[in-house]
Amino acid sequence: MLNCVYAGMRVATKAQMSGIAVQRNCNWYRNGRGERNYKVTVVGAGGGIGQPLSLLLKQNALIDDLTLHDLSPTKGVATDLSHICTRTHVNFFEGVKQEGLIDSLKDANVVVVAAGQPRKMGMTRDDLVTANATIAMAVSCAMSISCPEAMLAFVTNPINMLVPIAAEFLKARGVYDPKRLFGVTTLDVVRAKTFIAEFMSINPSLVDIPVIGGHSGNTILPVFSHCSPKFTGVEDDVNRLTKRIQDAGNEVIAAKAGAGSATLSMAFASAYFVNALLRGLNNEPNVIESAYVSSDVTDLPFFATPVLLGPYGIKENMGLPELNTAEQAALENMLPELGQSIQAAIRLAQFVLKESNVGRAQGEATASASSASAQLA
Ligand SMILES: NC(=O)c1ccc[n+]([C@@H]2O[C@H](COP(=O)([O-])OP(=O)(O)OC[C@H]3O[C@@H](n4cnc5c(N)ncnc54)[C@H](O)[C@@H]3O)[C@@H](O)[C@H]2O)c1
Ligand SMILES: O=C(O)C[C@H](O)C(=O)O
Repeated sequence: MLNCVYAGMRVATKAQMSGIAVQRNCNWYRNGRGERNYKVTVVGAGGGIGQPLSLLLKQNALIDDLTLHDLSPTKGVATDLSHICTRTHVNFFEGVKQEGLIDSLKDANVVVVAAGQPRKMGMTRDDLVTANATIAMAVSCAMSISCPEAMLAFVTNPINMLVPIAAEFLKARGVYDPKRLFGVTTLDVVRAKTFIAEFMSINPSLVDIPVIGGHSGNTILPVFSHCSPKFTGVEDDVNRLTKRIQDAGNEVIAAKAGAGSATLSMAFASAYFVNALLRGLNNEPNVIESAYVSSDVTDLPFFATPVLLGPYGIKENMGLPELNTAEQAALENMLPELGQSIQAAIRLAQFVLKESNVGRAQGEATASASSASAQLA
């Protein structure tokens, strides 16, 4: 049971990116004999993503403590998972009180946030900021008390805005480390691999492609000129597949017809990304994944590129791959939109921080987070 390896991840290939051999994020369910053990807390563990994500993490041999947190009851999910015969212990916290969140995060190595509202048809991801910003604020406050050195990975939308908001709150709490804060864009990479593999009639696990920018519409830029193996389509195919990758979230929302947005594919993608963080913590070499992070590769303060992961988070930002003319134009086209989202997020965070006691109240994240929520209400 412990040795079962997800079939699609078995095949290891080598790709060259900036001189570093990309080692695939493979064998993620392997037996962890002799490896370190980590605590991972899933915030929003009762949700459409949270439950299957927790199921996948229960099978990760690097995790010995899987802690679930949600506003809604998590006891049932935790009890159910706890019957699975892997050695990972499952703990749970539930309810609206910030103390529960603080306790759930105690000494976590990785915190993955999948809490909050999903989009409905016709909404943009940025439309979710009013509903979901307080979650980023509350988690950042709680982390500053419970696990200031943890890796913090946001699944919750809008990724383009919540990561800058969390950065402002972590700064205000005096615990910001840009190397440990991530927006999870893995689903864009997963989709790119899948659609390209379908087009080229090959196994998706053979495909490598950097996806840069952010996580919404045309801020999602798959860099086809760096696809490995070389993409065999013509320009029209690149344009059509790029559009499909950018609009794939809408494709799922339409297909689910009112029952939410992507959950299962995102659970896969976020479990894969959490495993990459754990492999980095475990000091494995050449763990490289795309993520939306603090960045100086463009003029924007946050941008998704492939990053090399290590025991302290980001070891190295692999930077922008060399772009062809069309990709360069697409990059320039996205920057104003992404920049506006980031600036709006920073303004919102700074407004709430100014009106609340988050920065001043040392050790009082309960009051801080409630006061932040009150400012947004
Ligand atoms: N990054 C990506 O690629 C990606 C992909 C898919 C979905 N998402 C986003 O993930 C988020 C979750 O989506 P979902 O489909 O699982 O939604 P869902 O409604 O099924 O689940 C959300 C869960 O969060 C819980 N929750 C809400 N507020 C909370 C809080 N303050 N603290 C703890 N728990 C809280 C809810 O009780 C619920 O169980 C959405 O914002 C969605 O847009 C991101
Ligand atoms: O589309 C959404 O709102 C959810 C997610 O960001 C996705 O890309 O599927």
